[in-house]
Amino acid sequence: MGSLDKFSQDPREEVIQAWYMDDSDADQRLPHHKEPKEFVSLDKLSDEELKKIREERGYSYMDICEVCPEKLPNYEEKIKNFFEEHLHTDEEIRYAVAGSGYFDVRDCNEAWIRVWVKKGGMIILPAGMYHRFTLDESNYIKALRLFVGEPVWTPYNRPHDHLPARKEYLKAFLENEVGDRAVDAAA
Ligand SMILES: CSCCC(=O)/C(O)=C/O
Ligand SMILES: [Fe+2]
Repeated sequence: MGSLDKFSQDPREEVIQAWYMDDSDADQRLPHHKEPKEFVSLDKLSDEELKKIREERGYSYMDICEVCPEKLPNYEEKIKNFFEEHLHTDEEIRYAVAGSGYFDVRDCNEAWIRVWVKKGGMIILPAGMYHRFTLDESNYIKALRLFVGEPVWTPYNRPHDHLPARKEYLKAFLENEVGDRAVDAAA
């Protein structure tokens, strides 16, 4: 995933796209674009890069999660839980093998950004970052779940700001922001 810079062009046929969301309460599986659409830029990932990421980051555990009524036990309850804003104390790493879905994250002003992960797309949500997930209108995703060591999938619904993972995430985020500003100022 690349940096989250705003841009206005429609990046067609990408395996991963992201955009700012509208405020409507309509069906969560709809795209929820603003009018006009406001996209966020992301980089494409090759198979080689995926392999490199797995090796470099030590993702030793891998399984498949299929989200559809036939394959996912307690489907309705899980769908509801995935869409509650939450964080994990470890990274959430998903690679779409088939189908597609939306991972919603917030920008630094708390505005929702919808990240559309499609076949061949990968997303890594850092430990401590609030997010939520929903299927899109295709109603199906088959995702590789990667993890370092024994997986822990526990979601902590917002607010869970006292968790060390949340504090560390905010610290790393702020340090990054300060670093970016220093680079911009020096340019
Ligand atoms: C596409 S994998 C199911 C979603 C999930 O595991 C999760 O934690 C969403 O935040
Ligand atoms: Fe999650």
